[in-house]
Amino acid sequence: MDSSSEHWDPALTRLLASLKEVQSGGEDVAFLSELLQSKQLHALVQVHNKIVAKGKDDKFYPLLSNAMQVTLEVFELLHNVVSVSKEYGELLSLLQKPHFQAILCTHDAVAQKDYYPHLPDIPPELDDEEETVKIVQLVKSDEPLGGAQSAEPIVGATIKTDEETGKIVIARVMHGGAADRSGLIHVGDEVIEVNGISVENKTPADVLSILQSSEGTITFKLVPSFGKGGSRESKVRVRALFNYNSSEDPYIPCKEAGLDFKKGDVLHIVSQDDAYWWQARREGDRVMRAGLIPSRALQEGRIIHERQTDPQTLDGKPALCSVSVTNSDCAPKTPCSPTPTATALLPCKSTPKVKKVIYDITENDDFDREMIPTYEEVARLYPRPGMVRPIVLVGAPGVGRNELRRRLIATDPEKYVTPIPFTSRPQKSSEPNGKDYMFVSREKMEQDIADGKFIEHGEYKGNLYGTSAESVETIVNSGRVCVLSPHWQALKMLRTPRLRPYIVFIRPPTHERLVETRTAANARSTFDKECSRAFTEEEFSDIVRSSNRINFLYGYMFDEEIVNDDLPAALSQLLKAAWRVQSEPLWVPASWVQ
Ligand SMILES: Nc1ncnc2c1ncn2[C@@H]1O[C@H](COP(=O)(O)OP(=O)(O)OP(=O)(O)O)[C@@H](O)[C@H]1O
Repeated sequence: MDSSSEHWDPALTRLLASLKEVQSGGEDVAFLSELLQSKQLHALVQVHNKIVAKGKDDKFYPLLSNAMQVTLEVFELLHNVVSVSKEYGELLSLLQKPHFQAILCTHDAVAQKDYYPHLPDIPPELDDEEETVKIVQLVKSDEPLGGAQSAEPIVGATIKTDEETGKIVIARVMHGGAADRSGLIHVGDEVIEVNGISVENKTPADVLSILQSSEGTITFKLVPSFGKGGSRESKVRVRALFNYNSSEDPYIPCKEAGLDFKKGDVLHIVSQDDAYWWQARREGDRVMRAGLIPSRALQEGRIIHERQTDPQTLDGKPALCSVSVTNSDCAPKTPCSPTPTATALLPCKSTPKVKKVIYDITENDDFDREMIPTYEEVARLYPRPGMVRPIVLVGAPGVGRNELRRRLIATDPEKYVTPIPFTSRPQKSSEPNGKDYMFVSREKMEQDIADGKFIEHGEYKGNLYGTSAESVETIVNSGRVCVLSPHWQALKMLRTPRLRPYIVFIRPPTHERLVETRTAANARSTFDKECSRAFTEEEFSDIVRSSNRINFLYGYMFDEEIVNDDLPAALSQLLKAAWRVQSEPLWVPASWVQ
């Protein structure tokens, strides 16, 4: 080496030094030695080191790793609107420029850390005679490498004893961890030595103690497994429909490798290779290393087992399951609603004789129990100018959905609109058709209901009332924001790829705050036919109870929750949600965007 070799990468220098110790010499060693001293390799290593060093700096953390994919989605949107304005056309041609696309591809490669070396697969036929080994050096870090019984964070991989051979093998490589980033360690690789110490006849715990006592760089001698590794990240995103705390999970193979999440979190599933333990990252998290989460199959099995052994876990409150049809809350609000245009089907417990229930509550409940909330595959839906998703406010009867809907509309009546309900009741001479109601014959309405044209419907005093899907679509297509506050049982009919609703769950505050706020505001009970009195203590309890039940049955559908405690605060959160729906890409069921 010449004098400039002083500034050479220390790892290259060490490699060169150990190469000189190789006695056999020969052409291969001479070639390797020459390669290790070449200026080109040195320059490449320096670039690599710079990227790695910068990568560690939080300031340079990529906001997304799929810029090219986003660009393709933008293409799609622009294609539909290029004729609308010159600017759209200009943007489209800019995005199509090869140089621009090359920059984005490079950006994504760096964001996905695609610059780490990947060893080419070793051809299996070369292995027939002698065993091929690979030497891998990794810097000890705070990432997990553990066996089943112990899990000391070390290099981002877990090890186990192979049941058949009794040898120590790599059990799992955590996506984004040091082992994965090296591209050199794969699942199934057999560990022969760690830091020069043979692991033959050793347990995973023995290996861990070797690792724990080592400082700095760790050298593995491995027999590679074939046909594995090198797979690129999957693009699957799911919304978690349950809370997960790995420290409380007795079955997770490596607790430190677990990824905790809350119901509603969007997770990027980076590997589903293992039938029971997926690897995932929380979307938007800055930590690149993936963590272990229970697979869908595992979680489903757990929930079924839980339900079989403890039926109360169906909703935690068995008393709530027994909603009776005669005591149902399906009569229309119209007579006691402060706004005659309200389509909500409301509780009027005091009017049993007028009820004919169209929603079959019992049947719906049974159906919902079959839903096992694990993960829902989601994709981003980008806002489309002039086509805003309907905002749907659901919640327990009496919680304040209609009050919030009215207040939202009052902020901008030109923009926020609620559909005019249909009814089969006779039109009064003072009522123009299409003002408060759309009047239709009973036959026509029954036929339309049978054809699935209504998103909600009910019968009150022998007349049908309902909201048609078409009236919602008309508002959406007119560029305004459709706001609905339907009965909660309408949710399943509403949550379709056609309507793509943004569902906001209006939750009551604590019982105490519910009584305090409603009493202070002189709130009128919606359980009373005339809405002429205050809520009773029992009604307040009913609101809290049925809210818990709705959340249990339909929680997986909610995009957002608003606690209706202080009314102005709840409205302000609703306005922010409405703004997000109009302006931000949001996660929706993946089937809605295909
Ligand atoms: N945060 C709040 N603080 C005080 N009063 C409230 C609040 N939210 C709603 N109210 C009052 O509670 C009463 C019931 O509200 P609202 O009519 O909106 O209920 P709802 O959820 O639409 O019920 P239903 O589904 O039975 O019609 C109204 O008098 C309303 O003004």
